[in-house]
Amino acid sequence: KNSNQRLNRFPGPSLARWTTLYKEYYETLYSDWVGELEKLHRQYGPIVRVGPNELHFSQLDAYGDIYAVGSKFSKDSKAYSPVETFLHLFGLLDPQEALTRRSMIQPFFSKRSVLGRQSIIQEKVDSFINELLSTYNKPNPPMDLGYSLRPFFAELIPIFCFPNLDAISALTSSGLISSIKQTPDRSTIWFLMKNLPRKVVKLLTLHETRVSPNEAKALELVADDALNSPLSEVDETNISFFQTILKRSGGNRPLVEPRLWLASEAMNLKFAGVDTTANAVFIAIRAVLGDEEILEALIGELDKAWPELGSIPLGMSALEKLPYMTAVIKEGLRLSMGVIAPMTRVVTPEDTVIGREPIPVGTIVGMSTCFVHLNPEIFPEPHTFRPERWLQEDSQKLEKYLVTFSRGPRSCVGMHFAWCMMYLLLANMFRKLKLLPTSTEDLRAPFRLKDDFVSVYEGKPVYLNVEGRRS
Ligand code: HEM
Repeated sequence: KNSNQRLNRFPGPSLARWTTLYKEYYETLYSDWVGELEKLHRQYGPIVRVGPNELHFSQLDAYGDIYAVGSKFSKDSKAYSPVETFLHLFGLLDPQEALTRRSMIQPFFSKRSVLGRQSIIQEKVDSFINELLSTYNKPNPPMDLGYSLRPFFAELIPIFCFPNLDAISALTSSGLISSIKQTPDRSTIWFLMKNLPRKVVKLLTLHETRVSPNEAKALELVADDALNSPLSEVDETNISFFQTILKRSGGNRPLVEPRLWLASEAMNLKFAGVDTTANAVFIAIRAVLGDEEILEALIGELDKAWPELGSIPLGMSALEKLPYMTAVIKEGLRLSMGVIAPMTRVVTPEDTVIGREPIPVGTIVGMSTCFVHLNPEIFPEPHTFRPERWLQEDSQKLEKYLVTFSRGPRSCVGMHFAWCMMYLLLANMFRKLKLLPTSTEDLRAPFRLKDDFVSVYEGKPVYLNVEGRRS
């Protein structure tokens, strides 16, 4: 029996047994594959056959089986085909190749490395706060919060990666920063590419230089710099993203064209880090401002820990110890979902057990984060933003169900960096600013998360004026 026939025992819509069009229809036309998956699981149970060769799971133990530490599963070549021809880590399908590549990239985003460079983040946060104070104080028109956060992270990520000022000015003038200000309609591009014949995709996306040529050119210049400077002379505290990678690769550069490869890794950080981090912060701020008790608890804790505004700002190590602040970020991460699409993997190298069922080798398997984060047994009233759920005596046991950064060998390499940016930005915004929403009702209105691979907030926009808070 081939693996498709071996899936006949799993229930699912009959059309999906024969064609991947079933899934593509919901992905492309509605950007709501996850919504359809919810219906399918209600109808068919915890394991649903959603394609000729694909299963989707909804039970908690299955998540741990699919995204397991040490997993040998590869990424699903169809789902990741829009980036498969790119040269960066995220596009690598093979687990062994990814492991080697991650060992070059991870050290730059280790907790120690991020803590050592947090002053770069603080400086950018300070100028953001000043800009908000001078631009959005009353009677000026309010800011659109969702719109303002993305460019903030789009600027901060390259600044953090390239301490060298020339690199930054090259990137700014290349249009990197301004391009992110327009909301891209990524889903259409992503899903169209995914479903075009492979040869056409390869032609279209030979590498990213075709997608954003200006940005690629600027990054290639920065890459040339790193490739031409002797690594022995690099000072560890000022080391750039490219220099770290080159040092860790030990001269063993995986690709024929190292400058394209480096540029590609850098461009991917924008894709990976901007929307995800901005969404988590957006969902957190929106919910805090929509609930007076949460706002008071958060500000109370911050004022106590940071009584004098003139003093040195609280660093990451101090902020991590603030339980309420931490719980607010966790709720932001839980309800923003990070990547909302099921991150599909291929069962390799042999048959395996997922969710207590034997699954044949070659099967595509996945489980959307929503099925963990919105599970009412783990998170009662799952749609409610409730920091208190993380502050109970037995809350420790919830930690393993917060999977916004995913789990296992392909989980997020930027996690510590993301946590640090979220802590510093939220702490400074709530300590230094009075955020004045134009409508509190809008903040409490229900919203939807659209599936553009990463989640996209679809709901009432959040408009705010700001005022300085006194010490
Ligand atoms: C709250 C913010 C973030 C969330 C929720 C998040 C979430 C994720 C998730 C779920 C994955 C796995 C994707 C997949 O398997 O398809 C991932 C991968 C990745 N993330 Fe993040 N991320 C965040 C921020 C960042 C930042 C700030 C960076 C770096 C600047 C970053 C860099 C990466 C990279 C390079 C990968 C690819 C890893 C691999 O393929 O092995 N992320 N992230």
